[in-house]
Amino acid sequence: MTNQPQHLSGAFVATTLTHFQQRAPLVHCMTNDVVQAFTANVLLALNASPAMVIDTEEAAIFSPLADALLINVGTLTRDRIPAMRAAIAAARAANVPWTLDPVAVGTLPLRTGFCRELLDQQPAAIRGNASEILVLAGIDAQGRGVDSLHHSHLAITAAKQLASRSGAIVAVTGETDYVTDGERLIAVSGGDLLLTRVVGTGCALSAMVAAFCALSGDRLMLVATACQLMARAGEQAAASGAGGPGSFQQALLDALWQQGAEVQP
Ligand SMILES: Nc1ncnc2c1ncn2[C@@H]1O[C@H](COP(=O)(O)OP(=O)(O)O)[C@@H](O)[C@H]1O
Ligand SMILES: Cc1ncsc1CCOP(=O)(O)O
Ligand SMILES: [Mg+2]
Repeated sequence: MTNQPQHLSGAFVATTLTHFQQRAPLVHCMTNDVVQAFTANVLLALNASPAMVIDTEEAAIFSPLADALLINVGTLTRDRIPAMRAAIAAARAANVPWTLDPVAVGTLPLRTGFCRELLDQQPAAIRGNASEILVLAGIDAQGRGVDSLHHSHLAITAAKQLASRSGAIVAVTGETDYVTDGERLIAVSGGDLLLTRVVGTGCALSAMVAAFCALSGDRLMLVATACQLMARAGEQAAASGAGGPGSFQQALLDALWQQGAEVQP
């Protein structure tokens, strides 16, 4: 086990993005009510295809047809659980990778119990902020609603434990993102504070993580690539003169689009 985090090369990110845009993954998103349109727009900006299918019967039909599945518990209700379970079961039976975003896991019993249950369902990836990853790893830590109260570097050990236990690639995000398979560790720095002032950047990043899991290759590197692209787009959006969250959100979509401008259809 290496203690020093690795970094992705720019060349790897560029090549992976080209493959991604050629593949144009169809992503089945079962996500929260706050971030639906933003998540879809983020995926579209990268040339992926989002589809928000939430009925239990339809979700079980659709997840095997998709290239990836996202489960985000941000506005979980009791009624939505059977549909998510059905989508995951059907995805697994069809070898479609699924990704968990455990929004605000911790104090709230419904989502906390459900997320813990899902750890046994072989997620391909888990993406959360530091408080969420600490909680999922079984550490007594709480966030503040959907926001983290912890720095990401304090959750590296927890992320590794969670990855080893679940088999998932775990991305714990924050000022620096850390991505691990339980042994290897990649650090992704950069981004911009404005990423935390627009709702849904974490959720949309989880959708990107899900989508990148549709590619073949080293999944640790693929998940880190998703994090790197969001960080880079955040930097470029801020540098483009965005005066605050409103213009930043628009600039972020444009910057994601421009990451792979040369291969856009
Ligand atoms: N202090 C920060 N500086 C720069 N980027 C950040 C900072 N905090 C979070 N980010 C970025 O914001 C995005 C969302 O991450 P995060 O805020 O951790 O998730 P969530 O919205 O689920 O709490 C990620 O791309 C992450 O790298
Ligand atoms: C505000 C809010 N409340 C329930 S889900 C949600 C969105 C959280 O988005 P993110 O985790 O990307 O900040
Ligand atoms: Mg979140």
